Amino acid sequence: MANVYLGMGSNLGDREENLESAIDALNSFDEIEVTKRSSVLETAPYGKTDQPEFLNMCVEIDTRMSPLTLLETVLGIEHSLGRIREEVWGPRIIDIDILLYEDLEIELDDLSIPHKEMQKRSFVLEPLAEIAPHVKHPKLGKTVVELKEDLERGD
Ligand SMILES: Nc1nc2nc(S)n(CCO)c2c(=O)[nH]1
Repeated sequence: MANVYLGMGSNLGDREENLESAIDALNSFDEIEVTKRSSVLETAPYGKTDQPEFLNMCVEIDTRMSPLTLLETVLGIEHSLGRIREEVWGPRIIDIDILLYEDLEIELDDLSIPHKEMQKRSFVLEPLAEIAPHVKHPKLGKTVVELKEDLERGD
């Protein structure tokens, strides 16, 4: 089994319900168990700022799925919850990002692990620090709390 951290966000529809539905969908797979969840945070949109506020959270899962199978699975869950990929940075019913997969480093056209932007995003680091404060980023060599503190200091 692999220890994996996912970042989730929603800024369309019933945002709280969308996050809960995504967690239920993850748990519906025999090969996935959601083992920890952070609190749900209301966050200002990052990137494209003229869009609704997001609700963000992070979850820890235990999974037997490979990284690529897990990517296909989370994309399928996004689609099943009504995600239509129109604007790259536009509003979305649900967004599920693979942040960390054990200490793996993967660089493929459609999959980068650790997530390339996670260290720049307070909407990721704040909830992730709740459930995985001392997990180390395999490329940057810093813990989640250290990355959060660096971002807060503007390092
Ligand atoms: N606060 C916030 N801003 C965002 N901008 C994008 S794109 N996203 C989608 C995640 O890549 C978010 C998000 O989840 N939360």
